[in-house]
Amino acid sequence: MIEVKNLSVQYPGSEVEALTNLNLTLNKGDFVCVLGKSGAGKSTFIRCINGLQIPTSGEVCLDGRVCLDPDYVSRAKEEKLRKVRREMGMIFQHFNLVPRLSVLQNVLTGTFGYRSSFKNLIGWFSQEELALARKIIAEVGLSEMADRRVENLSGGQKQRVGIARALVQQPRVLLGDEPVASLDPGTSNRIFTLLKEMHERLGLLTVINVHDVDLAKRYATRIIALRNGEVIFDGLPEQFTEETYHATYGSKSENSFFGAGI
Ligand SMILES: Nc1ncnc2c1ncn2[C@@H]1O[C@H](COP(=O)(O)OP(=O)(O)OP(=O)(O)O)[C@@H](O)[C@H]1O
Repeated sequence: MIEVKNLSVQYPGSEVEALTNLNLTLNKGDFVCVLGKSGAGKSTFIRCINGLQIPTSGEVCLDGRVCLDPDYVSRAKEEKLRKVRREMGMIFQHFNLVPRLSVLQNVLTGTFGYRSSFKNLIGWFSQEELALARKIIAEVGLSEMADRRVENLSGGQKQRVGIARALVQQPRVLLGDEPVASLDPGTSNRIFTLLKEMHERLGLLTVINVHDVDLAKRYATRIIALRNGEVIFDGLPEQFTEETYHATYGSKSENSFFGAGI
């Protein structure tokens, strides 16, 4: 579904590469957690998948149809990039919601990629769009709160709005850049349970950056670990051992999940 070929990124002014020669195939049905120390390249990797970051060399191909490579932006019209992005729902650490708008209004912004700029400007939505948004709000457990302003919600509820906004796009790929980093452990688990449920129900490819190895081992079907911009592990959660942890983070794990059979 997504082919990452010889992908490298070097930011302007930086002497080292943020990503070095990544080669990966990401398949429909994979629930991938990307692990790595701060600065390992996790966000850069996610941003390359949805075209927010254009590689210095190499490419990211979606179904072999569209390949994001260093020349893509100059070759493609902005419209083409919009088409790629709307197949990819994205959720963020800090939710990226509009605080004074309601849950429903925030979720509806997820449909913007499909609509004319004029309709977006005047904020007109069809009955179908409203019905879809309300259905997804119910699926993430917020039907009672659809008309409440987002600024009055808890962090976990805000992330549910973020997930609903991504899903209303009807994406094939769901991307998450540290989506639970601002949430407590119980809420993080509930958000991952919801993500996994949606992933399975909708038959998505899901790729999520996470700092919490325990969550990755519990929920991922595949773990990719980056170190200094290179893939140092790509395998099943149970294959991510204490040694791999050490190679990824450069220190011993203080947690007990390796012995707990998770
Ligand atoms: N816009 C930028 N300009 C210059 N360098 C950048 C930029 N964004 C990231 N970097 C550098 O690229 C490398 C990878 O950063 P990236 O944000 O992808 O890592 P990360 O694993 O997501 O880190 P974190 O867990 O802290 O979010 C780091 O060395 C970082 O300093």
